Amino acid sequence: MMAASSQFSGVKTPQYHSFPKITSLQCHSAFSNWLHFASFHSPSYTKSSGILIQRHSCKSRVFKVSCEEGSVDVIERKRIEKSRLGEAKNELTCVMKFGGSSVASADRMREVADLILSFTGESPVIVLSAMGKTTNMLLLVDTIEELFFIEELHHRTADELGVDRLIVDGHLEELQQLLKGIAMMKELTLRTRDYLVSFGECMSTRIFAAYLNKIGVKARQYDAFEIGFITTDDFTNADILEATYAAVAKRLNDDWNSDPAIPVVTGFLGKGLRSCAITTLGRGGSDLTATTIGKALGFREIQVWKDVDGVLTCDPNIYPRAEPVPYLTFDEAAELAYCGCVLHPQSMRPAREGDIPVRVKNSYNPKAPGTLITSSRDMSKAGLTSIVLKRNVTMLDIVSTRMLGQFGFLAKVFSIFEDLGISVDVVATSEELDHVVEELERIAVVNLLRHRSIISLIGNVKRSSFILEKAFHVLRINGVNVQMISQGASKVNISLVVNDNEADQCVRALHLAFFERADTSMCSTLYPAEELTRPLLCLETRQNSPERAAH
Ligand SMILES: Nc1ncnc2c1ncn2[C@@H]1O[C@H](COP(=O)(O)OP(=O)(O)O)[C@@H](O)[C@H]1O
Ligand SMILES: N[C@@H](CC(=O)OP(=O)(O)O)C(=O)O
Repeated sequence: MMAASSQFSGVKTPQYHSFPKITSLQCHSAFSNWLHFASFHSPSYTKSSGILIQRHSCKSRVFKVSCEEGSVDVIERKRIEKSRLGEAKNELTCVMKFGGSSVASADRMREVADLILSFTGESPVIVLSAMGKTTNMLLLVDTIEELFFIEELHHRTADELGVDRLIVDGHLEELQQLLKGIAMMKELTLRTRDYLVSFGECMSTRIFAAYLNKIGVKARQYDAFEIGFITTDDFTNADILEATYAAVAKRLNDDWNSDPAIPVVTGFLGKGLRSCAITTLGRGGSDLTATTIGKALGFREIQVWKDVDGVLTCDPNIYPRAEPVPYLTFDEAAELAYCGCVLHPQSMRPAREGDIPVRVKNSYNPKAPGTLITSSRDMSKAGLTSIVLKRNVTMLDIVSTRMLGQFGFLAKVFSIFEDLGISVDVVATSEELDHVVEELERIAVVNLLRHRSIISLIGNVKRSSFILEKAFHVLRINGVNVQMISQGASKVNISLVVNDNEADQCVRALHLAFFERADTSMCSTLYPAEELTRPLLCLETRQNSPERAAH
């Protein structure tokens, strides 16, 4: 039996999972010729594909934020004068990325500006995502009327910050035209989809840079696709190309040296090498924008500001008692990210290559220490670091119909995936899965096992026996049957497949056992056998817990 590596791609919360992935694979090929694949399903975009816009113009959009201090608001300016950001510096020093939740409103933008200014010794490059849920809204807009919410959010924010609405009006008009086009054509290509969602970052950065200028902090807005973010032409999930680093460094450094102003860069966006069209880096891609800039400019730190106190021991939406993980290695963080947790899957790559520490912080609670991600850390006492859940997985159970040990069976299976353009860590939609099944059935009996979840245990796999022993103990006393297990080649990830409807309960029980109780037998000894399968078993055994009180 061999267990191949689990490759995870994907993004955080379920509504963000626009691109289903085949995510894990376990092979029992040598003797019995059967294979399991687990594939990840997600709601797909509501619009069908097709061709609408032949080629996006490579020309800049019209609006650029002026850096003149002439119109600075006097009252606010006084406040800023206390902390003249980067004044004494002659070079840019770090990158600070703020996610959508950090810049969701005018108040949030003000707080973020204050936060940035509190780093008096820094001259940061700022990377921003679209405001709040703008990207999701843009993907759901079907009619021009529905554009109202996006228009209203950006106008209100500009008004409340005291910057001219005109700063986004050009984009809102362009957006309207685009939606008219999409409605007329009744189709939306991936390329057009990227163009469509790009408006979110283009507008948030313009408003924020204008606000910084208004309060007397010289800032300059940049569209990433205009300053050297060169990508593949894989619309909706483009990869950053090597040429990006030198180009971005040159542009930002040159501008800073000739006329210092805090750069405010659109996250998430790039420009396709061949198409010259706007591309996006996959959902949550602003993290990758930030680490790319960090590596390009050789910074000593990359800060990623979110709405949680760092990377947590599990998803706080599943279990609110999740705690921040103070230190992580790039390997651990990458594995968490591949599993769809907190960070963009590719975002650790530039940081690791440049050996630049990444700090994940909470913009709502800046005093919290957050999580520091570095190339190595003291693993002598490390056991389990974090638990990640990926729901809505389909397992493919493949049993060869030919002779046992048939030479080339595995090769044939993989060639089917290759022919269909699907790899175990790349996009697969359910229709694609149907094709896979059809093809595989020529050589094997195939069972699709739907409604499964992958629970990934990220940690020190040098202690994998301990982790597994404890995990299986907890799952057994919760009456949960593990249907597949796989240990990642990266050696920091053990993945277990369970039924979807048991998954949340498993995560909570595992969290309790690994992070809150020293002894898992507490979970088994406190309860008589017939109660062991009750939901939230372990939670209910906690003495004095709020959950217990509530029951
Ligand atoms: N293990 C985890 N640690 C921290 N956050 C997690 C974890 N798992 C899921 N999340 C979710 O990820 C969210 C942060 O990611 P995201 O929304 O992409 O941030 P941002 O948009 O600010 O960049 C949190 O609000 C939290 O709900
Ligand atoms: N706005 C994009 C890019 C991004 O990184 O967003 P956030 O930082 O809010 O996850 C998205 O929603 O995917």
